[in-house]
Amino acid sequence: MTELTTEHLIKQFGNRVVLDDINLTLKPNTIYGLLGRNGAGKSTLLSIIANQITASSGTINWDKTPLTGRDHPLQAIYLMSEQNIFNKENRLKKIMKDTALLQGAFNQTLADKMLADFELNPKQKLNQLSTGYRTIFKTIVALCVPADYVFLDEPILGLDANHRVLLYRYILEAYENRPRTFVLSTHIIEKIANLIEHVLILDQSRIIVDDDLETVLDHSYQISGPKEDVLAYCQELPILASEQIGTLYTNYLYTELPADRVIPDRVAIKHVDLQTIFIKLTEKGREQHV
Ligand SMILES: Nc1ncnc2c1ncn2[C@@H]1O[C@H](COP(=O)(O)OP(=O)(O)OP(=O)(O)O)[C@@H](O)[C@H]1O
Repeated sequence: MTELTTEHLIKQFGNRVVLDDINLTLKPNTIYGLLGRNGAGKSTLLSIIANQITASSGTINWDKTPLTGRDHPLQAIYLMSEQNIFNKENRLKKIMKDTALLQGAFNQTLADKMLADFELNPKQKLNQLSTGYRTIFKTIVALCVPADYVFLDEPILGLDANHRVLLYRYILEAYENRPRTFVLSTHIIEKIANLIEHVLILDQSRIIVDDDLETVLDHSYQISGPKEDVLAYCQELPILASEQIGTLYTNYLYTELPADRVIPDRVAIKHVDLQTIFIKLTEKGREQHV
């Protein structure tokens, strides 16, 4: 199966470096979470890989062969993004038909089921839909194209909680019925940990985490207790953030804890969830790390 890699990818807008030396491997049949705060560069990265904008330098390899704009495997990589690639005046039905022609195939059975479940009428025009419904429709299309790499840029933009749960269920179902690679780009981490297998965190133009979910959760810690005991235990460990509530002092760490270090009696060590560690890793003013 084909692997997609980026090598030393750099993107500048004017003098501003938005992506700085991005080296990634996207493996076949894997669900990735591309997480980053607003403006981190997630959309830019996905647009470059999907050949919608060009990189300032660096290469993208498809099956270890460098890609140029001309030989880009357009039907194998599909980007669903915030920007509308569809004509807003068109009815949903027509957009699906055009997509089938462009992408070579379209799973209309799945599309019809999803449209009915989300209560979307295919006779409506795209410009008649609310923000949330536009996102839902674009995601439906993305799940129904035959691409092996599907990039979902902010697939839950504007969706209410019920629709978010339903959409995640459909993404998982689509994956189980026909394994392919999904990259879900978002800054809304809630519930995403139930879906993704591999975590990529983009922060300040760089990838700061590129690990499978299990490893990420395994390395995410909260160490609490009296300040002097917590500091003593954490000596020389990379501390992401600290907080004090009353007499309880807490350090957050993203690391492997030394197995031979004795844990003081009054210190409690707990794992934290993806959302918490994402916030701590990407807090404003933090130095680049790991
Ligand atoms: N065409 C452009 N010209 C100039 N700057 C741009 C352009 N496109 C994006 N940028 C800038 O590049 C940075 C990264 O933008 P990008 O849209 O990739 O971030 P993002 O992580 O997808 O953000 P969000 O979660 O808010 O959608 C932002 O600071 C943005 O202003």
